[in-house]
Amino acid sequence: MSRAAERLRLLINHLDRPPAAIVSFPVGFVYVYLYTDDTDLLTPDQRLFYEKNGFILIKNLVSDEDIDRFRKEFERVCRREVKIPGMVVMRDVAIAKSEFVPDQKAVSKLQDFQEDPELFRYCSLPEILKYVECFTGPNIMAMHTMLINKPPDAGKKTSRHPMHQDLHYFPFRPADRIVCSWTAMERVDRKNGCLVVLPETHTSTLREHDYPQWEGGVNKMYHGVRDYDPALPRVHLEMEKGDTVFFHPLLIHGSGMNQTKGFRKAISCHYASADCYYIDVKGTMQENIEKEVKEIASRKYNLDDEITFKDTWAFKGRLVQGERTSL
Ligand SMILES: CC(C)CC(=O)SCCNC(=O)CCNC(=O)[C@H](O)C(C)(C)COP(=O)(O)OP(=O)(O)OC[C@H]1O[C@@H](n2cnc3c(N)ncnc32)[C@H](O)[C@@H]1OP(=O)(O)O
Ligand SMILES: Nc1ncnc2c1ncn2[C@@H]1O[C@H](COP(=O)(O)OP(=O)(O)OP(=O)(O)O)[C@@H](O)[C@H]1O
Ligand SMILES: O=C(O)CCC(=O)C(=O)O
Ligand SMILES: [Fe+2]
Ligand SMILES: [Mg+2]
Repeated sequence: MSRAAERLRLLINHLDRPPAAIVSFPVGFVYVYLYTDDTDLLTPDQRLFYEKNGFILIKNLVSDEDIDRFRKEFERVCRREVKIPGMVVMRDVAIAKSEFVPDQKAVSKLQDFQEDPELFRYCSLPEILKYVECFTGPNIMAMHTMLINKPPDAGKKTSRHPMHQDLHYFPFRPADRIVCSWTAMERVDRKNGCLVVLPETHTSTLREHDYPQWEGGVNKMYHGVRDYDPALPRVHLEMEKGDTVFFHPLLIHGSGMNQTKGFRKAISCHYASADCYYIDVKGTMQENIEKEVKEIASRKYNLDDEITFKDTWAFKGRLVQGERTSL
């Protein structure tokens, strides 16, 4: 067997789905696309960029008009003019644990806005879904929704989001059929705490996560990869309003502190192929997050131990394209 053929055999043996496409070049070099489908949308360069790096940034994807509408709806939620079932309104730990009088400015994140038709419009935008399909295939579930309002740092660096892999939170697989879309709602840069990514880490495995040992405190469930090595090459994703990054759930990423006076806003959704399946995380490194999620969910819905990690995902997931085949 030639070396290229042997490499191909090894790659295919490690796949949990058939390769999306196989391209062979006349020189005998064989490249197997592991992370993207052939949908005629991504250019060959874009496809190879995602395959190699685990993310791709698309400039100016979401219109100003849509973003202004999301912002207005966010403000309505903060003013408590609407109450959305299931939605979590989160405050930064430095504010939640101080005497600071809570007002709309205290909101650091909305989570689970799937029942808010105006915010959930983001997850169904055709310009987003056509990219998502390149990673998930045609049956698409919106699994996790967030509007992040990173507050000006209160002086304890609690506005940082530690480096992590989103797959840590997910009891479904395969990882390669999951993707996050994250859209800047205004200019984001190093000053207000843009996303920071470690390119190529999507080719590695899921790492152990827990709370980083930060003096000023860490927000609830903001786990970070254990033994984070700050020497690894990182890329700061500076983005303009409407720019959108799509990234793989194993890509290690986080965000720095917000050193400005403004609240840095972004809206995001984690999508998965509806053909994905749930896994039992018992006995795995994900048991610690399962425990925290179950504790919060049973308090929130006044249930005891009946609620499972899988349930928490199955009932907030929403089909946005195709058929709900499995998840
Ligand atoms: C891929 C994706 C999944 C990645 C991520 O999203 S990572 C981040 C995930 N984080 C979460 O999902 C956390 C969601 N947040 C929540 O569930 C809530 O905001 C809670 C943290 C439970 C707070 O609930 P809430 O109803 O606001 O309750 P209270 O204001 O009465 O506070 C209850 C106790 O919680 C504390 N708390 C509130 N906010 C935070 C915070 N940001 N970090 C740490 N602790 C916090 C608060 O101080 C209070 O504690 P005690 O006074 O009881 O000791
Ligand atoms: N011990 C740690 N564990 C996990 N993540 C960490 C740790 N220390 C820093 N990070 C994360 O690394 C990323 C970079 O952090 P840092 O505070 O240096 O911001 P920055 O974006 O590099 O800012 P600057 O432009 O000032 O260098 C952030 O996502 C931060 O949360
Ligand atoms: O917007 C950010 O700061 C990063 C959010 C993030 O990575 C997450 O919530 O998983
Ligand atoms: Fe994340
Ligand atoms: Mg730094």
